[in-house]
Amino acid sequence: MCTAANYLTKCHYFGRNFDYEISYNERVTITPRNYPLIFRDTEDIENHYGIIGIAAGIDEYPLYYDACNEKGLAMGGLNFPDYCDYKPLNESKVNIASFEIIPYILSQSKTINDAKRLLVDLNISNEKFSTQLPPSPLHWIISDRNASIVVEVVKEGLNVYDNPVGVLTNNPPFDKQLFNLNNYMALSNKAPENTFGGNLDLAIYSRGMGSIGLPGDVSSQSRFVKASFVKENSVSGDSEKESVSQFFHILASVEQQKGCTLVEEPDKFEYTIYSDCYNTDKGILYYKTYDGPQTSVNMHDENLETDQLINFELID
Ligand SMILES: C[C@H](CCC(=O)NCCS(=O)(=O)O)[C@H]1CC[C@H]2[C@@H]3CC[C@@H]4C[C@H](O)CC[C@]4(C)[C@H]3C[C@H](O)[C@]12C
Repeated sequence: MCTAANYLTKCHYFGRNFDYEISYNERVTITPRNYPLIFRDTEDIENHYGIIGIAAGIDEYPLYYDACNEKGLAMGGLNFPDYCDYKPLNESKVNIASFEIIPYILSQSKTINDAKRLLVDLNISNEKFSTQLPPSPLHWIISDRNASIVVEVVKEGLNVYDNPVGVLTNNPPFDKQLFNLNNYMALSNKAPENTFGGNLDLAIYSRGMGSIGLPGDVSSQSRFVKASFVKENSVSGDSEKESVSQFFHILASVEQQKGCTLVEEPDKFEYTIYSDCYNTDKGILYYKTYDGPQTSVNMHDENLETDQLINFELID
């Protein structure tokens, strides 16, 4: 399971928890402006915006899990099993394989509106990266400082949803996640009033009772509610330090500790392998692995005019 979120102070922040049981040697990958992006079924893009993100350490292709471009647009892919339904090639559309979509969108869009315009013509195809890597069932969150959307390919076709909470987790589809928030509108950061009924003398015996009922489990629907509540109520100073710190606290509210989610007997557990936070205005990627310290990479410290991928191993 994974959780992605946005946060706005003076700058705009975007990031995710990457929760899984295996890693694909993920690393920080910068795609400089002149790295030729070769697409399987669509025209290549030779020159484009620079991109920084976390990508699988496989081959010389930016297989991004999440990333941000130099114009402040960010995007992340999260698991979407069972519902996800990529389509075969369609001659009347622009065909982009699921593993190509992050580079395709971020290489040429400055804003959510640019991304929406590209999505209108898109067919997200079921082409595989290689025999060892068949397509993963994903859905995507895309955000700039003003707006956020979710992109899902289901049986009926490609859906693009406006995302007013700026949070994404996994199943079920996004419209159902958003609807489920209705059930929690009585939650509050304030102490509750006694509206129980009757004449019972009920007492506020603890702080935090306004959020009783907020889910604490790590199922995908519960993480959506919890991360949304924490994000909507978040308060921090607007310095870089306070903003990044608060952002990691939002993600920490839905992190997965090793041992709590068994995916395969006897001891394969899903846990938060890394958490990251992009300052999308400045092109800085902050991250921390499960056991590691907080570290950062600034894309503007690198030469973005080159044509080779720039990789950094994650510090663990
Ligand atoms: C597993 C991850 C989602 C984490 C998550 O949401 N976990 C909840 C599980 S659950 O909801 O509880 O079931 C996703 C997120 C991004 C994905 C990579 C994207 C590039 C590339 C695309 C290729 O086509 C296939 C291989 C490839 C390396 C992908 C592998 C894997 O699929 C990655 C890591």
